Amino acid sequence: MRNMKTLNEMDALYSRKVYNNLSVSELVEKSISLKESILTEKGALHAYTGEFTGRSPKDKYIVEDSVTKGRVKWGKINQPISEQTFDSLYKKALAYMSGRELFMFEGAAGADPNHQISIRVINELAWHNLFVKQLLIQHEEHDSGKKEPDFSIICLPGLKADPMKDELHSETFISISFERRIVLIGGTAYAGEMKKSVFSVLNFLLPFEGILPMHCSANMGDSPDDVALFFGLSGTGKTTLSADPNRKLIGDDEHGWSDTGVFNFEGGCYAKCIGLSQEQEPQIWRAIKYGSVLENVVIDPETRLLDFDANTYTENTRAAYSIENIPGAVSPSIAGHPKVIIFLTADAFGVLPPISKLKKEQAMYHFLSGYTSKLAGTERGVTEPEATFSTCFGEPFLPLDPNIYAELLGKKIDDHDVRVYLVNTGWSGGAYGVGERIKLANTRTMVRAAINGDLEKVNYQQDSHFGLFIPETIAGVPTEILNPRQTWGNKNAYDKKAQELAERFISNFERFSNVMPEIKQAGPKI
Ligand SMILES: Nc1ncnc2c1ncn2[C@@H]1O[C@H](COP(=O)(O)OP(=O)(O)O)[C@@H](O)[C@H]1O
Ligand SMILES: C=C(OP(=O)(O)O)C(=O)O
Ligand SMILES: [Mn+2]
Repeated sequence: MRNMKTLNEMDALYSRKVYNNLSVSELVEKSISLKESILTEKGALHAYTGEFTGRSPKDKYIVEDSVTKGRVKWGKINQPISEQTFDSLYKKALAYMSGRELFMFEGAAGADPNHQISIRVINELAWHNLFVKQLLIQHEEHDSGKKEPDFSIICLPGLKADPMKDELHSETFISISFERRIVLIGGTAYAGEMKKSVFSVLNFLLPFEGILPMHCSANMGDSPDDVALFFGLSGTGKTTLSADPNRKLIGDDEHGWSDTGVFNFEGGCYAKCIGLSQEQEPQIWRAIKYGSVLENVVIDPETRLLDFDANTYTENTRAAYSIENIPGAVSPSIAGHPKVIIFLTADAFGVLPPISKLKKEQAMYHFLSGYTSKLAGTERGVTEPEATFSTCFGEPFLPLDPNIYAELLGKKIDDHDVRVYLVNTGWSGGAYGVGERIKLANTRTMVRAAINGDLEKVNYQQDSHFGLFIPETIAGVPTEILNPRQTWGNKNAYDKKAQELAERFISNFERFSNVMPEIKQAGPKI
């Protein structure tokens, strides 16, 4: 499928006012002179996105065509649109682009040259183009115009659909055509839509090449075989926990796992900024500098001082920067097979242990379940933590049947003898609103103990609700926080809440009727 052709109509763009692969400085200057953005005290560029400050999953579509028919798992996440609808949007996009100043990035996704796809992004906004330049992989040599890219993304926030005529839910659209190899984005300026579109595209293409695409961050120790992966839905800590001064960052959000090891899909990071402090997240703090892009962070327009604590526009304030801004990051971002996998879950019920070890079947059960909370801001309409089951910890980005990803993971865990842990970065001592979020410093210590093998040397207790194996002690972490039942003042209230969550797990798992009984039995009991 790799070599299917994109539309030649793209060629027409060269004759228009298209700036191709501008430098960071040129994009910064352009964006400021177009009054899209301003420069901040930290040297980073700053933009507001207007109404859309998070992803809009209800406005995401995949074209039902000869490539996707029988392959995509259609439903609420992967909503089909017809080829005609896409064509009409595409024509609108061409008309909208004609005569406009546009910014084009030609680069790639996938750090492993054997599994890389070339990507062209066409932007209406210069700051979006800078975002893409930092987030994706830049080609060493520009060969624009010589060949068609494997995939094109056209992002036109100012272009709105006509919901009635175009048969869409709203004026906003993120629509992918795998046959034409184009993603069309309109009606939203949230930059995250572009990077997550690339991710969705790779999630469709790569399993056909035997590669497991994963919604995870990755880092490694001194040896390329000392790799750890952190799976998690938005806001659970992928970016924060993978940025560890003692380890080398491979990537913060999207990776592939091939027969030779893991590789980053991207060339940059997209960190949440809410509550950001130099003390808690020193690497991210220092990564925000000239060339980085800040999105919806509150700024004083005169002094250009930033207020990372303010959520005036959204909880989902962001910083985009090149991975090179993180000291010691692996470049190109390729490494060996993982030794440790961590599933991050932000438990708003406050009943899951802050860390537990999973047996293979439990790992499969929890990967398929993908229990976590949607945290405020990243998706439109979510204003406080909301319990959810997001299969493979990344359901919004998975076009194929989740069993395809799960089977690939299961095989790889077996082949490489990977240790798997479940880490609750959410609440403890009570549900959201009553208990407290587990302290980042404690989570970091627990994660390090899991990765460096310390947790291989301690005793475990199995909890009665979820069957999870809880370490009895971890050096540097208060023992009383390890078992969540101890952190709740009212033990009956804990048992009731845990039971409620166990029931949610069981009823959610009914959708996986075909999995092996050992996996089904590895879940919570009631
Ligand atoms: N115990 C914890 N573990 C991880 N992150 C935490 C914790 N407590 C609070 N946080 C905050 O939660 C957010 C996690 O976001 P991030 O790392 O960007 O998630 P992701 O990359 O998975 O979307 C950060 O703002 C971080 O400061
Ligand atoms: C960019 C996003 O991902 P994450 O929060 O996982 O970084 C997103 O979900 O919009
Ligand atoms: Mn992230």
